[in-house]
Amino acid sequence: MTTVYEERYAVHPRDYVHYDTDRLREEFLVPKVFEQDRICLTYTHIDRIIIGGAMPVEKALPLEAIAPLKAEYFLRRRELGAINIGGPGCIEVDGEVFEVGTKEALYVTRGAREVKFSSNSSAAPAKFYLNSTTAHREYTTKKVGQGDAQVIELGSGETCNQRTLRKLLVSDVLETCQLQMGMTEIAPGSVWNTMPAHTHSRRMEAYLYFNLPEDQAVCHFMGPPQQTRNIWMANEQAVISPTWSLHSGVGTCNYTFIWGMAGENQDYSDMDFVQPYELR
Ligand SMILES: O=C(O)C(=O)C[C@H](O)C(=O)CO
Ligand SMILES: [Zn+2]
Repeated sequence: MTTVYEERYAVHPRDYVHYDTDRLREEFLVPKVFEQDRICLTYTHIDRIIIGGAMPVEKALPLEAIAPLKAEYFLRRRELGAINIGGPGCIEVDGEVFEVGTKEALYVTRGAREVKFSSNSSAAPAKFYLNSTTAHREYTTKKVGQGDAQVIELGSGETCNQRTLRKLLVSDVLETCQLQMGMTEIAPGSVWNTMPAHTHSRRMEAYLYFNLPEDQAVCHFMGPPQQTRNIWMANEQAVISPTWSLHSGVGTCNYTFIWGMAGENQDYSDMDFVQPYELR
């Protein structure tokens, strides 16, 4: 089996305030998303989202059902979003091959039995970032390129939060059961994401930070707005944001991140904003 996985549990915000740095990282940080010729998955009990990465280098990697699913195949009762942050690659879904270039996305419907990830060149391997959520019905497997995305320009240079947000696998672009994914690029000279910050108790969220030089870092903020804590993150690490938590970060330089959500609704704009001066 080329798949490795670990399980994470839901956390009460009253318990979270007692966590030290190590415990915070154990519960919420996903330190290793990509490993050569492996699929690395984190099954979280928060909205049962699975976060992970597939990095095929020397061989194609099949998406295999993991034990917690107790399912005949991975997408028996789930849908999948994959966004490629590496070199060009392919995802084969039940015999149909989708070319997925850098920063392009593929939605894979519930019911797809055989999903296989490959790279076009082992010198520049694809890195497919994966989010999978439970699904109540089948929709259409579909590729979403950068040109298909809904683009929003946010923030400004004056407040160091100028960024371009691309909605890729969201309800305005294609039909999904609950999964919503997109990518936000921070402009050179800007460092803040998701500021002003927000919560949305209706949906959990996960971020993957990338395009971050190895000698730089992002300080990710989490927690209820009046009880924030921070997690220092390196390139290509992911972080889990429970439904009660804000999710915002500041980098020592600019960077890009992928956000993915699951839960009660698919309304991207449904957020409860918190102004910087209100944070504690
Ligand atoms: O830069 C931002 O702002 C974001 O990308 C915010 C995320 O998309 C988000 O948190 C959606 O709920
Ligand atoms: Zn959010």
